[in-house]
Amino acid sequence: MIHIEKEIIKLKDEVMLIRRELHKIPEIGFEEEKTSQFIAKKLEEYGIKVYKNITKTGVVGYLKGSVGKNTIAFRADMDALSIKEETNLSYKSEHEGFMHACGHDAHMSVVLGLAKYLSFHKENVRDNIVFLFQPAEEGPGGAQPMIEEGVLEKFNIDKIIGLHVYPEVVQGKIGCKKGALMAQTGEFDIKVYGESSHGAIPQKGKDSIVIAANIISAYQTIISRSTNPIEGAVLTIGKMWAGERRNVIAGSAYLEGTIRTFHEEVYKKIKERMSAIAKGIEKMYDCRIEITFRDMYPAVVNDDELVDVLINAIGNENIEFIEPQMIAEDFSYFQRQIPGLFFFLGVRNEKEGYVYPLHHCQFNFHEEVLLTGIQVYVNILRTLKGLE
Ligand SMILES: CC(=O)N[C@@H](CCC[C@H](N)C(=O)O)C(=O)O
Repeated sequence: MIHIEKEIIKLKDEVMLIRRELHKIPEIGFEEEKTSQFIAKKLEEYGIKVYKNITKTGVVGYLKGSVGKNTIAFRADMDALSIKEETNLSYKSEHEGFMHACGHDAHMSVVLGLAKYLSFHKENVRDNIVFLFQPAEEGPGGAQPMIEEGVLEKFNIDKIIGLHVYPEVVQGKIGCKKGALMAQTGEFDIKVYGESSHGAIPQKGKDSIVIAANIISAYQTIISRSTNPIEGAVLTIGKMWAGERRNVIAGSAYLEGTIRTFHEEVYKKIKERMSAIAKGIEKMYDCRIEITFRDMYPAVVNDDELVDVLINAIGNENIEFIEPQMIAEDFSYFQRQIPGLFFFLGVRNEKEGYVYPLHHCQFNFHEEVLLTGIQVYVNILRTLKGLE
């Protein structure tokens, strides 16, 4: 068990309240206006210097350390998902159709809790601390534009640390590993151009629904038969829509999906196979299929020394050394520039029913985990000698 110190336990009500306020106002990437204002107000309340409108809705809080030689950033993502919340929580989303189903409300609350804690212990803070609130993690990605805008240079950041609540790891434990922790990701959109007709006269049309169904089935063989099973990959079509009426042959169909891998060659192979299969299906059905690929985030790769810092900070017994996960994170862009540590804050709690996966419309967690998150950050800072 990670020991939570009294000073952090005292933050419980405040951090819980913050989390609930944020949970009520989920906003999607680069539209985090209310979220951004809320964060800035809190940081100001804690006496921390605030920089607003960084990469549109991003916010940075800056606390100068007494030594000030090193600068450590703690990053929280701010955006929510276009998912309709199906919980009965009293602090349920007030933005119909949007939900903090990926726990970014937790990530922001932990970093704000840390800010409050450090504001009480200013005289003990040796390193400069950056509280980095990043928009649009779920897409199109806020980390890369923040880097391009010069956030790392402006605040002289030399290490970056982030976490993600994770129901695959049990509550009270931290999931982490050296090297690759999370996958490389890419998105794709597929448009099928068939031809509409009366539902009773199919021979006059080209049924886009049948064509889309063929694409979906044929794609199932890409991972199972064209990639090395040891290397691991995922191809998911998560959204499709087509057709207007039950008695009309659908003139077009649209599919959207995601690719996950850990190796660039596997990623390329999957895209090649997708294009080749689509070409074959075009011929088969005498139709047109358009695929747009968007390469998204590189893999999250942890700095080995920072993982050792985490181990020293909380002890081996509190860490679940997990396999690389197929979820993705644009935290990886920061790690390409400076040493970075990313870890999972376990939230799985069968007894209390916190079992839903990320992105589920009933996803939730026990708010005690927020204190664990703050404590882990504080321990890391102490281990790094950034805090006395
Ligand atoms: C932690 C998490 O769930 N991250 C997302 C990131 C999505 C990036 C982008 N929209 C994509 O799908 O490539 C995830 O889906 O893993």
